[in-house]
Amino acid sequence: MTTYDIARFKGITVAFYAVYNEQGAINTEAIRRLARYYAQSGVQGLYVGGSSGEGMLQSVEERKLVLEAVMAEVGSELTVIAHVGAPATQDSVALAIHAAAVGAHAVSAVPAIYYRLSPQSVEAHWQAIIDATNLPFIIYHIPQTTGFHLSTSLLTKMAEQDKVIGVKISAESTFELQQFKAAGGPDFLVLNGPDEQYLAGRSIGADGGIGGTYGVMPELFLKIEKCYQQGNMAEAQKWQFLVNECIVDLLSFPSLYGACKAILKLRGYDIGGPRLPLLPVTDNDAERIEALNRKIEDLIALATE
Ligand SMILES: CC(=O)N[C@@H]([C@@H](O)[C@H](O)[C@H](O)CO)[C@@H](O)CC(=O)C(=O)O
Repeated sequence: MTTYDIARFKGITVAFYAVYNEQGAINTEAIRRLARYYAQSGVQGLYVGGSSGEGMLQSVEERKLVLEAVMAEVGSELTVIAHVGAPATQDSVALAIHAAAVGAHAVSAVPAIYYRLSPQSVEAHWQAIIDATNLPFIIYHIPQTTGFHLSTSLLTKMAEQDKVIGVKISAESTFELQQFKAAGGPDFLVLNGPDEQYLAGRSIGADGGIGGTYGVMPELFLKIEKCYQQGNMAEAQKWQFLVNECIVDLLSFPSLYGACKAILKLRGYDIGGPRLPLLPVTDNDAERIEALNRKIEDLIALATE
């Protein structure tokens, strides 16, 4: 049984987008505005510096700035998980120590990227991060980007430590999600990654989710969660299907994050485009972005009436 308060990590956690000014530098004022919007939307927490947060495209100093701005705005209201994954273990350790110093509630990390790593190597990378602070640790399993496939046996071994409180699983197999839940036990958090399968993930054992499309429609994921908790599966499924129509549209643009950022800009949150090599939307995409924004806003109005 873990000694950490895992309840605060359940529910809907928005994967926070990278926020830049016109020059492409970190925009702390706009970070705070966006974090405030999410706090007002009623979500449980923020996952900072992950895939949606473009953490891998930012320097260690920039990543610290982002987390500081988020903590200053909503650190006392929301659960903030700092993603500290980096190609070099020493950078991840420095980010973890910083996350603890500014009061983040947990750290999380992908395996170190670029080199083909053995399970022993990934374990040593994660262990260095875990040992660097007293914060709980959430494994980030996203094999489609890291190339590392986490086995149930390594997960089980990691989960024996009190500090390792859960896994965020962005792999698409809900069977794997269920196997991780079975391996970790009832006190081990399993957080759904593929937003298209939020309801499927919840139904098969996930305790909540962390997602990159939540940031343009947190209200819709809250709606699915509410229907699920009420036991109204037909209604939950209806909303998941509607959300999935929007996700399919979002994925049809030059980059998912470029599309999400363009949508937020239409709503008054100018957070810049994504950093290269991620592509922004172009002028040719403007009409389709506007139409998609209207569709999502109409759904949000319906879900929250
Ligand atoms: C592969 C991938 O990027 N998965 C995303 C999903 O939120 C994904 O964007 C969504 O399901 C649309 O396909 C998340 O699991 C990642 C995430 O939340 C993050 O770290 O930003």
